[in-house]
Amino acid sequence: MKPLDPRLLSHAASARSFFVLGAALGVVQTASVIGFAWLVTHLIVSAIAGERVNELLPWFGALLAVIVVRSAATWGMEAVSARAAAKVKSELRSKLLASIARLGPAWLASTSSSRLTTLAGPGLGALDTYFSKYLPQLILTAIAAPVLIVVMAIWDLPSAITVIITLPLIPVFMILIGWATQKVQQRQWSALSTLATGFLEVVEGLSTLKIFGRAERQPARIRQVTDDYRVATMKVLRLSFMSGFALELLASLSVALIAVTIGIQLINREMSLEVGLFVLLLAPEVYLPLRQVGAQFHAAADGVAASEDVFAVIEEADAAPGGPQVGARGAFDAGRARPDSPRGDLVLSGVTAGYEGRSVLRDHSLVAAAGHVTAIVGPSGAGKSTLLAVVRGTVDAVGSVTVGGERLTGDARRAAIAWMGQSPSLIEGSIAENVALGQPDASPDEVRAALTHAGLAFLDADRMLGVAGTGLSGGQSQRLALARTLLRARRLDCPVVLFDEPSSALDAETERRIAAAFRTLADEGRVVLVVSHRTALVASADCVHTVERLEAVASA
Ligand SMILES: Nc1ncnc2c1ncn2[C@@H]1O[C@H](COP(=O)(O)OP(=O)(O)OP(=O)(O)O)[C@@H](O)[C@H]1O
Repeated sequence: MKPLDPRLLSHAASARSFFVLGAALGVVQTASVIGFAWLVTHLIVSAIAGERVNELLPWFGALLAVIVVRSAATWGMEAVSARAAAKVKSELRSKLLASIARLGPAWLASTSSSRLTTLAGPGLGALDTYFSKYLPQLILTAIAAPVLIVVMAIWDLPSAITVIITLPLIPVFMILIGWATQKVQQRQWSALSTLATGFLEVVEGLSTLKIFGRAERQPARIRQVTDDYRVATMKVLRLSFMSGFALELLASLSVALIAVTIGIQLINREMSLEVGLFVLLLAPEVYLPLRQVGAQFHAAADGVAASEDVFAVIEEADAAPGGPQVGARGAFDAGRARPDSPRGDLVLSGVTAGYEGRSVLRDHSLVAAAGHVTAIVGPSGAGKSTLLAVVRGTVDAVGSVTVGGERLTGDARRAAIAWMGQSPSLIEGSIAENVALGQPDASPDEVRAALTHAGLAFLDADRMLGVAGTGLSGGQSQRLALARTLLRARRLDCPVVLFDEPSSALDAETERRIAAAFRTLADEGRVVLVVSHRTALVASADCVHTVERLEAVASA
């Protein structure tokens, strides 16, 4: 771990203001340390010289004031760093979500969602220690150490030289320990990710595991992964205590060395008591912040490891076609339709697309007229969903995709399309929240209208659903996803609406109703593409486009 990752400054604007404020408070703290040492020295020397308590009262007052200033500066630093930690975490989380949105569903499908959840949750949460404990001490080290060394050099050069020689040993030791612990720390972070993924998989698949009689094995598996995490954490803690001890020892020995030198000079009367005491009081203060940096180094490394993963995602999104996003809002606002979204026929020409070097569609063309419902049919695995993915831009493809003659790219593509996938992707929350996902300012009337068009007028919009939308039947979940797509298409006035198997779990009557909803969407001048195996739905479409398996095309 580097002492300070410059990417933190470039990706989190709040971190910059924290450094400015932290530096100002560091200067105040350093000044109060010098003032405190000087006043204590003066009071002790004066008391030994026989001055009366009355005469010393103003000095006691000054000492009290310095203590108050130092405490206030320390409190200020804690408050500023806690606030900065909260702001940076929220900034990085927003950027992470915006980057994930930019990278799109294809990228998301290839990444572990529990790993991302751990990253955005406890991973970034660990930045608290980095900001509230580690960075303030690092700032203080950068400011206090040089100033205190100069002050010591003015009064007693040999002590300053001793500090200059011994102080760099602490960072050297820290770097050596850091190298030794890097692997252990990474193992701990990956053990946490494995634990999260394993736990999520077991919880999600519990009913399946139960049916197949494999549920009994799961506690042992979870115990094993948890144990791995415990062992990794204990290793980090052991190293953390060991390195803390080593650094404390080093600092204490260095201060002892200065104390012995001063003691000898005092005995030989080569130094006054005033100078000796002043320098001796300053010496531990030079080492203190650096010792704290060392002590907090391991605790802070968790957050830094997580933030490195976050930066990797952000940088991957920035390098993706379309360039970097300005910020989180930019990415989400991109989802809003622009008034100048192109309208007209959807035309795919010469499209070749596939996965991992294997083509699923080759030189494929399609014209879907605006104002018409186009059904996409073909055998399972032929590439119908892939065709929709090409339109959405979530799969690598060559060839062109145009709407009204305009090429669909980047934000314009996102703004132009409303889409319903094969899985309803519901969330924990009310039915209204599920329908208005992505459109938080949708009115209750709009939500109700969407539910009615999707054949769910009987549902109470305020009814709460469980995790992943549990509490509805398969067909109801599908219709809820349909209502969400209808709401988006209407609110954002999307010229292209895509449905992937929208009626696989619906009865004939409901299917007829949603066919009517597609017709209304088409009558409003939109391109409506529906992938379906259902005869009734295909029969209600204006045109039918067939996607054949590539092998079948080749043999024909
Ligand atoms: N993410 C992916 N990675 C690798 N291969 C994939 C991926 N998604 C789909 N495929 C493959 O691409 C081919 C086309 O899949 P696609 O989902 O487009 O078919 P489909 O016609 O929609 O099938 P179905 O009617 O069963 O939904 C299949 O052979 C599938 O295995």
